[in-house]
Amino acid sequence: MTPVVQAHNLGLTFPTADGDVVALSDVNLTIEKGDFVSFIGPSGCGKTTFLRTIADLEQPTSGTLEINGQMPENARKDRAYGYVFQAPALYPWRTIEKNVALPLEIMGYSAAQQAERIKRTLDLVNLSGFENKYPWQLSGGMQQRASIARALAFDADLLLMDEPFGALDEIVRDHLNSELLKLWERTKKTICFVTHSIPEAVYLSTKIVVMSPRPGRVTDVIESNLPRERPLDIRETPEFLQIAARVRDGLRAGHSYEEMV
Ligand SMILES: Nc1ncnc2c1ncn2[C@@H]1O[C@H](COP(=O)(O)OP(=O)(O)OP(=O)(O)O)[C@@H](O)[C@H]1O
Repeated sequence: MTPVVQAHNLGLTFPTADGDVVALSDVNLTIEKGDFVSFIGPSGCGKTTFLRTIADLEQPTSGTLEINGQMPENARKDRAYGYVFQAPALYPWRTIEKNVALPLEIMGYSAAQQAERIKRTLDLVNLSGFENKYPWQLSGGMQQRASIARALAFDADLLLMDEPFGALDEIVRDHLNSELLKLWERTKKTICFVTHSIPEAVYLSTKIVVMSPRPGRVTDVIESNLPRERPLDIRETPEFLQIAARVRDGLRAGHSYEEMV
């Protein structure tokens, strides 16, 4: 089966006024269909850049990257992915339903198809009944769920999520994490998820990619052996803590003392 994402010696250097910034260096990674992959690492290690490169919003300067066996540009044109940003990025003058409809309008779906997809995706993120509300009438967690609905509306198999719950308090975040796992189980999507949180990465993922900065590179890829069914209290089990310890070791190894002071 063709992997969903295949990076081979991938590099990306940004030329800047102060010299080159190596955002990604020699990244080798394979993501299979149905994987839930978290990217974790300190600020500036290239997590967002990697997601943006998958989305064809940045161009690699070396190596190769294939999405569903295609160049990222072709995958983007095929609408291979939905993208959820750090902040909800909803249009305040559009209702929730009209925000979810936006990509469908752009893609020329009929009114009936739009209505069917809006209903299905709002159901999936538990926002039925909020169709006619404006974003500012919803809590931060609900707004982020609406952004997820928008990214799911056109049924892309790949969901790219850049720290979607980073700005939310811990209780809401816990709730959305378990909702996201259920949604992933139900829809069988492939998810790439950026986070700064070790427990979040371990709780959600089938695979954890540990990255380190200067230059941004992958230092460890951890395959999780936790069961797919994950109640929140799985976070207290020895198996969970063992994976978390390995992530922490990987983060520590990628951090030199000079960078921390
Ligand atoms: N357009 C750009 N031009 C120049 N440098 C850039 C650009 N985009 C990112 N960078 C640099 O590339 C490196 C990687 O950035 P990136 O945003 O991918 O890191 P990150 O791991 O997502 O960080 P954070 O956790 O803070 O979001 C950083 O040093 C950043 O300053």
